[in-house]
Amino acid sequence: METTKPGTAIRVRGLRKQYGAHTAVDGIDLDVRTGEIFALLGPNGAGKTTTTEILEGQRDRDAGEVSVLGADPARADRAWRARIGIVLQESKDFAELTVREIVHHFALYYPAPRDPDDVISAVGLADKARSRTAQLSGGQRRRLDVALGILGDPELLFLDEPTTGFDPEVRRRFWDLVASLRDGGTTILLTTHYLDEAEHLADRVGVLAGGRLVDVDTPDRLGGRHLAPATVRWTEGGTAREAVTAAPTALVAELAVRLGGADGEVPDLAVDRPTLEDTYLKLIGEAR
Ligand SMILES: Nc1ncnc2c1ncn2[C@@H]1O[C@H](COP(=O)(O)OP(=O)(O)OP(=O)(O)O)[C@@H](O)[C@H]1O
Repeated sequence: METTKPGTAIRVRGLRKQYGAHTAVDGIDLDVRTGEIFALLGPNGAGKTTTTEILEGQRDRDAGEVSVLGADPARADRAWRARIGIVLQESKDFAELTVREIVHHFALYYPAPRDPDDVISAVGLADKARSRTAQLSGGQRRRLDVALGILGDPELLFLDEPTTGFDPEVRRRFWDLVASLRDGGTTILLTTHYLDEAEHLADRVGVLAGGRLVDVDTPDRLGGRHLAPATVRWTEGGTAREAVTAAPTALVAELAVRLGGADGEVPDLAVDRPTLEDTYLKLIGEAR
């Protein structure tokens, strides 16, 4: 086995997982670099949860090499577990306890936890610290999950669909929190169905489809997106016009000369490139 390079938080080669006759993970190679936010995208059933659970040491694999923070998660010990943080899809249930009681209690499990009250503030729950969890909204419960995930000051944080049910403002604040964790040196593996979330947060994204990793790249280069032609739209002589071109700047310059009015504006001008969602849908369509 090759050794894990410095700067590699997660290294996976030839990972496979069967559930009976069904192949959920079909030979994945993946490297997540230390200090990056890596988003794993893919349709329902693509194998994201199975893969992350194997990386977290919560599920056995059938084949392949896996190194997470330099150890094999299938054989990792308590000291290794203290170096990772996990935020699962499902909230834990502590209805009778207050936010403060829960966070202070869980801090006892870690050798070098963050200050519990600081963590409560960081996830924006300071004004709910004395509320029982049964009284929290869905988004607030999710933030409590995140608080518990980051409490141990993990080197590597797994976030499984962290912002499901968040309102747009809370989602933005949560993104700021995740970005600040990365800026503080935490490596983050994020699974999400929100393409805008991946685009905003991720340094790199991987697209899983049918248990295979079909592409890995930065959000702006995924699937050759940066090379894709642009669609230029404008109105000419009262008619809507459209052209697909690899050189939109030249076309816009020509339109400006030909059609620009007194103010130099081309009527109804728009230049569109494929969005991350367009590219993602194309990639998973091709993988079928
Ligand atoms: N415990 C299990 N037993 C049998 N099949 C399973 C089990 N867990 C997952 N699967 C199957 O393996 C495949 C991959 O599932 P997985 O949960 O990893 O997908 P996912 O990408 O996380 O999906 P989602 O976006 O819905 O969370 C699916 O076809 C699923 O039905």
